[in-house]
Amino acid sequence: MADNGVAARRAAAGLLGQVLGEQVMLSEALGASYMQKLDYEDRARAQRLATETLRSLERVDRIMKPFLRKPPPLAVHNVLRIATYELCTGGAAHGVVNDAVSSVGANKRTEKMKGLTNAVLRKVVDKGPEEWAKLRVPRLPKWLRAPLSLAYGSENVGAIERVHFAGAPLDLTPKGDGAALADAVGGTLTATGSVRIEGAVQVSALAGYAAGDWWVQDAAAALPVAILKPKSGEKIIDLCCAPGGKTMQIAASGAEVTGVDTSDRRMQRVRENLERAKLSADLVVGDAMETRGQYDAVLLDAPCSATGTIRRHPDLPLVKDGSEFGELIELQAQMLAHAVTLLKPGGRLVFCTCSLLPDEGECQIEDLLEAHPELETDREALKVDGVDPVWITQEGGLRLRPDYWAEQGGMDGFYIALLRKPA
Ligand SMILES: C[S@@+](CC[C@H](N)C(=O)[O-])C[C@H]1O[C@@H](n2cnc3c(N)ncnc32)[C@H](O)[C@@H]1O
Repeated sequence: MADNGVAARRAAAGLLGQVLGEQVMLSEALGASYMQKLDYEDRARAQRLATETLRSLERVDRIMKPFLRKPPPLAVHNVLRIATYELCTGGAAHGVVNDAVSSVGANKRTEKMKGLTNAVLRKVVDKGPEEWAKLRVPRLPKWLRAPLSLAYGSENVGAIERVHFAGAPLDLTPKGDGAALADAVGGTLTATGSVRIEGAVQVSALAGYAAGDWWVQDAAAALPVAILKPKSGEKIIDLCCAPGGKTMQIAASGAEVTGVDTSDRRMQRVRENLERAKLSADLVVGDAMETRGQYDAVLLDAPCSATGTIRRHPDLPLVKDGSEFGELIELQAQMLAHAVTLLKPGGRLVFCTCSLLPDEGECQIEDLLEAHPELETDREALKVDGVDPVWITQEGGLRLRPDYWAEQGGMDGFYIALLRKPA
């Protein structure tokens, strides 16, 4: 970071522009050419600044509001937002304000707003840090808060929002011994067998990365395969497999796994991950609905709203408005019905989504059981290490929420069910 962060701050404001102005998810915006031009350190800093500013956006905007007569153009607003976040969370006032003023001055279209930028940020320096701590934890938007409050009660939604605001630790899925990996990387072993690391780390610098001793996967995301319990020699199909965390777990068990995904780009990550971990799987780039054959087990990790991943993707509620979820729910139902046709007699199906919406979890399984009374949910199979039996739902699935393990950093929201076809 040769310039003490000027480039990273400008890039972070650019990322906010894409997320808030163009409704592009941050994970996609990170591929922009201005990000690729940065060195590793600046890229990581820009990503962190944009992520944390978006996580705190409600607070940031509340702090600035009294100092702005009307919202400035988005490019200036975003520079102010990044600077306000930094100033309210311990950033050095002189450097932050100077950088913001010079960023606004560097652009012909905004240079006349240098004075305003300076004036607003001086007030933020005075009042912001004290006000920051008094403000409420940022809330989910109404379109998401309403269905979640209905499902879990508003008190639990408040607990979920607190976990979202705290952010997520890094979880690793060990290929071998979890306790040994926890020692090697300075992490802790979770009750479900993942290794958790607090604080910012460079993933590729962690012990065992090159040797493929682990892969990054939230502790909740590792549970569908723990519940599936693949066995050596079984023939298993992993529908919607990219970027491949679950494919790797199945491959590590010695089962013969076929991974299917429509995205060639995401499938490339599965290939790289398998290669690093020295694991093998048969990979097919194609539509899960076109798959044929008979399998001992099917894993369907269906495309969904991803509302369970907000603590890692705080931009999601700002980019989405729920309007496309109906289509996803319909697709999940079709995929589930198709997945059943791939089961051998006596076969098992694990369905999961990283969603908090019952429409993408509990309701899907209720509908499937109505259409296929021969199928049964297996509650006993859900009771793997670390799973609290109170998380098991009425229809026999597992509901995981971000506020579970809140003191230890939470977990992704997930729904998981295991269905058995009669022999
Ligand atoms: C939730 S992600 C899967 C995560 C993955 N199972 C893992 O553990 O890393 C959903 C995936 O579904 C894929 N997808 C969407 N529609 C699909 C379809 N019709 N057939 C196959 N894959 C599809 C997307 O490309 C995306 O990679």
